[in-house]
Amino acid sequence: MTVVDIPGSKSVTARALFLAAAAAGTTTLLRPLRSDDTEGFAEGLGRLGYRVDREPDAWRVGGRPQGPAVSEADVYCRDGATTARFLPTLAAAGASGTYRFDASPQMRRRPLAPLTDALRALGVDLRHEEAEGHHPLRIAAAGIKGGEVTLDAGESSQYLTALLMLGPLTAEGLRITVTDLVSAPYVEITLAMMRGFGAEVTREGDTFTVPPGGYRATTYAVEPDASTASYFFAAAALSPGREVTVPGLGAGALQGDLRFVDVLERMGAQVRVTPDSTTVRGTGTLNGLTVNMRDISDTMPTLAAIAPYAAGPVRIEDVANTRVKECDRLEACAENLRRMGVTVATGADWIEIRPGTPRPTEIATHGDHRMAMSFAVTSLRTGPGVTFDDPGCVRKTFPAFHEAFAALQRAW
Ligand SMILES: O=C(O)C1=C[C@@H](OP(=O)(O)O)[C@@H](O)[C@H](O)C1
Ligand SMILES: C=C(OP(=O)(O)O)C(=O)O
Repeated sequence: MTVVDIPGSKSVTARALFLAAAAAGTTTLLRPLRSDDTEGFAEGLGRLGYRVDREPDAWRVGGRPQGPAVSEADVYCRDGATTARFLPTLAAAGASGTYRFDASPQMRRRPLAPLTDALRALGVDLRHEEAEGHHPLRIAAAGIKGGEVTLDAGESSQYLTALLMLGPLTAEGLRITVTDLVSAPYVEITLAMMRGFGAEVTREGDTFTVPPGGYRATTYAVEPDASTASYFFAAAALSPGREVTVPGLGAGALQGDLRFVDVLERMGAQVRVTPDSTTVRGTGTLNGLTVNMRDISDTMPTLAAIAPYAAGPVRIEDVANTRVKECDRLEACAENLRRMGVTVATGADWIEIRPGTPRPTEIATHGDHRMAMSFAVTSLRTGPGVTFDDPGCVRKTFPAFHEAFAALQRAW
């Protein structure tokens, strides 16, 4: 049995930082993710005047229910969409102040119009400085009364998460009606964590009601990142007789991406989920399948990268929004698989990969951590020669990924 320690969840760390900053009192985050995305989030909070003390395994956040401690700030959100979408929302709830947000070229290309339109509909003075619906943007905060808002979260659930977390910070609360929603399990993470910080949300069909009342500081243990774990689970599924156990991710895990192991099980891997761990064992059988990954699309590249080794075609459906992530992931997966000599077809929201024998190549990461981590898994079976044009892009969520993946291979 090979035990792999996976760093903390990006999604949980980002939400915990938001909720802690908005709460009354000081929150301690245990085992937060230390990576470019979450350090960028913490740094952004610092710019807004929140106190964040970072020790390796515990971050302490001084909450400010009244909002940012400074009246002006320039915040750089790097590549992180959680930072770029959640932090302006937090700042907008402040009592008064002018805040400017910008992001990397990659994040500037990614959309946020449904969220900024909703904030404007709630009365927030928000201006996009260059392209409408994209960073950079400027917010003049003056508190938010609250009320009803309609949201299309068919492109990103992060818009809904941002508004849900905003709800308790408004004077009268929010009623959010959602017309479409992708990545739904991420909203469950949000609701569970809001409860952990003392706020309640009720849901009736497509309408979420969030009363005012703020948040309470707490001590919050961050679970390991399930999307990161997918590379190690996929590695086991690809390797007959090999096994990977991830402690800290079990039956009660918050993250929907842990459901990736169900896909591996359908393909023929052995999966064991206990209350506090998950184990995947390669059996030598890897069947093709058709799978809808709308709920867990961060693991689409992981599946695409092992798909050529399946006995039949692998068709992944309903993943249109992977085209607006760090790169156009449907095309980037297809491009890299084709470079390896694999036959692939894509449509607006699907990809189909034929069985093949990938040959080593240089992977075009497009600055996307998931391209690098996914095709590292393919390299287990190609033989030496898989390289990456930008291996360091893994810093977004797992700076030590390459070392950890090499350690797994040595342990086997
Ligand atoms: O809320 C979150 O923490 C996330 C939601 C998902 O995004 P979308 O809702 O944009 O698909 C996911 O892909 C991203 O990595 C993290
Ligand atoms: C899409 C991702 O990140 P984000 O949207 O949080 O930038 C990801 O980590 O795969």
